[in-house]
Amino acid sequence: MLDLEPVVRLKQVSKRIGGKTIIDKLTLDIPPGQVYGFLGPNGAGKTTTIRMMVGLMSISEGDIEIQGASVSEQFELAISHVGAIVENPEMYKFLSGYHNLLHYARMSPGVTKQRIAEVVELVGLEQRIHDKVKTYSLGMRQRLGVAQAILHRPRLLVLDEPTNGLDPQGIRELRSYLRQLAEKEGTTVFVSSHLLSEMELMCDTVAVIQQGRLIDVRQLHDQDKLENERKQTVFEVSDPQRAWELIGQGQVVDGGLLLELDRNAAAVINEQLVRGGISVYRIRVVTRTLEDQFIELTGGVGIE
Ligand SMILES: Nc1ncnc2c1ncn2[C@@H]1O[C@H](COP(=O)(O)OP(=O)(O)OP(=O)(O)O)[C@@H](O)[C@H]1O
Repeated sequence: MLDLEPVVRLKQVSKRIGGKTIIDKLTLDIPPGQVYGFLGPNGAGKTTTIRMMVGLMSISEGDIEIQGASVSEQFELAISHVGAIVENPEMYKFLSGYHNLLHYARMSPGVTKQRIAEVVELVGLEQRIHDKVKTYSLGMRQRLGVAQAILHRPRLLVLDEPTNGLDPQGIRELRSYLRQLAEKEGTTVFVSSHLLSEMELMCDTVAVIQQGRLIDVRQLHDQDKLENERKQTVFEVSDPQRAWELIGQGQVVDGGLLLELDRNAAAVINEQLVRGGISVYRIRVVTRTLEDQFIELTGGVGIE
């Protein structure tokens, strides 16, 4: 049976520092095997939440469970399921990537050389793993950090702003190996970012946070849902005014009739227009990107 219990549960989590509420009753379930995005403008509270998740900061109120283990009460057990890069991972720059991994492997019981080879392949560092870390690009260092964090096969990998400083090629590579990790090892990847465009490319689900509060959770790749969703659709027609009279709803716009419809309804309207003697030149969905929706939700704060 598929294990669909959430890997992480944030239960009414609050954080107060010096009388100021930084995180306010945050409740969130993160399902297994997904690349899950945590999106919010600068200062929204992403890092604070992540620091609480990995035990770098205490929780003022509420609790976080990882694989059912409470971070506040069963820390050792909870953290055993986690691999994380929150601050820059410590690397020995004068050693090779491989020797760095070997060093960490010695500290994690049960990690074999075969496992090292596996993680190196997963992050795509085979060609350079025997070179010294000081010769690595930022993207390669980050891959090495991820390789190190997943040596012990954690159920959850947490990455705070992993795209920071990466060029578009680096971001594409990051996306590809994080997806592989989710698919091949069933690892849940929790990534934070303030850039929606990057989250859209990388994640299955995005939770949006602003001023310490959860304001939205959204599935990004739910194809069925997307197809059945009602969308603003413009029918570019020979006579918009007559089209509006015929259909009896919608709004006349420049060169067409604007309606909010799902896919099936669009086919029906198209037929009605054609039967009514109106030429349909084009049917166009007015896409509201997630970026637009995010700006709407957050009032545009923190978009770059
Ligand atoms: N130790 C602290 N003392 C006081 N305020 C803090 C502390 N740590 C964080 N904050 C405040 O909490 C808020 C959330 O910060 P946090 O770093 O979690 O945001 P973030 O979403 O990760 O933003 P960024 O993308 O800029 O890193 C900010 O207003 C920050 O100034």
